[in-house]
Amino acid sequence: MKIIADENMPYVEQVFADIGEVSLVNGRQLSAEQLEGADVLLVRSVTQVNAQLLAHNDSLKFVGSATIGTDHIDTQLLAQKGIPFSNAPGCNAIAVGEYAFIAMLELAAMTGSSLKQRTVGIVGAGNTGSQVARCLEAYGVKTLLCDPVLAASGDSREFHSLDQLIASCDVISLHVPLTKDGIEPTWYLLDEARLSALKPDAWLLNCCRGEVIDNRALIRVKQQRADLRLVLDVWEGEPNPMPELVPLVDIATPHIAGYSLEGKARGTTMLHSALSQVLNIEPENKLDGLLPVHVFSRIKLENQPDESALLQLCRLIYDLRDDDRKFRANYALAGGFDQLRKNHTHRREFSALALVKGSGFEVDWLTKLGFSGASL
Ligand SMILES: NC(=O)c1ccc[n+]([C@@H]2O[C@H](COP(=O)([O-])OP(=O)(O)OC[C@H]3O[C@@H](n4cnc5c(N)ncnc54)[C@H](O)[C@@H]3O)[C@@H](O)[C@H]2O)c1
Ligand SMILES: O=C(O)[C@H](O)[C@H](O)COP(=O)(O)O
Repeated sequence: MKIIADENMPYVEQVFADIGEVSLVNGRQLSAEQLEGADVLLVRSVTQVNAQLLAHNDSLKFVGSATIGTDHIDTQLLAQKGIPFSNAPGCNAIAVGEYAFIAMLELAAMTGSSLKQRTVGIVGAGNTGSQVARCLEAYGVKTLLCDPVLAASGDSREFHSLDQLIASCDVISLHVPLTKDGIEPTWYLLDEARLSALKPDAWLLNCCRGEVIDNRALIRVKQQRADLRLVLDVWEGEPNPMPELVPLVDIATPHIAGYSLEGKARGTTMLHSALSQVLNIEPENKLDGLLPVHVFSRIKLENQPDESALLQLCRLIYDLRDDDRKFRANYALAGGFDQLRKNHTHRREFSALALVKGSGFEVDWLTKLGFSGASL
């Protein structure tokens, strides 16, 4: 089988070797000509899978996207052509949850305040939003959820409206898909009125899709409101963030919130399972043994970590300040945004680090946060 895969898909050649020959391509530049004769197409969010891309191909048996979002896929067209499609829901949710949690700890350190004193509003309580809530709740931070879609579907959690969250939360973290129609469209969900209504000293995080915030309105509001703190991993108009916006942002990264090695590997192996099912091949667990041991495999805690020690511990797994520095230095260069993503050194998830505790204090909350437990 001829498999065309995005070059930024760790382990893809290894994982798919039993099904066919994998050719790696630049996903943003993939052309209809390159796709001619391919049986399988494996993409990431930068490839628009549409009629134009499929124009010279009549052999595709499967399209997979190793992502949660599907706004780059014309799923209707694939259905019409009878081409099975699968994405990888949840593959990088832990990575996004940990990114948002670490970003909030960084903001607390930056502003000399405490995350624990804040109430965090999570907009979109699906895979990624729930992981943010899990981290915050493990640490003892109050969270409020907004998800009218899940609320209407009978989800038993307590939900609030977006405007209630904006009025009452000190932090707003966005975790919705990008949708232009339907009953709850998210395009420019945070418009100028809602941005202006954020509480004094509020923090706003966007780890879902850039266009969920009206970025021009954000520039106008932030120019009037120095009190607001911003964490942006996604940008309107990627790969070209608005240059006036970047200096106004406290933590800026190039759409890598989901880029943990575990998350990427899960994305690849989930697509392998989906394709195996389509081809009627016995699915294998390919994730076991794929990931290397983390450089710090275990750490001994002598005391209960306070917020500052917790941040130090998190930085052993992921020091967000490195990505922020690289972003500012490179995003405006030609191809800079995509190069940052391509060359990103995949971080690990909390679970890669085992904590050994000294006697006389509890670390249950740290294992709930995601770290592994270990005995001496
Ligand atoms: N930055 C990154 O690296 C990264 C990584 C993963 C996902 N994402 C983006 O984040 C999005 C969310 O990911 P997920 O895995 O949590 O998806 P998900 O489908 O599991 O959850 C999204 C939730 O948003 C809710 N929702 C939809 N419209 C809403 C609205 N108007 N208001 C409030 N809630 C609404 C849905 O009901 C759903 O529960 C993805 O679609 C993707 O675009 C970004
Ligand atoms: O939708 C997703 O899963 C994320 O946005 C994903 O991390 C995007 O990464 P990409 O596919 O562009 O590498």
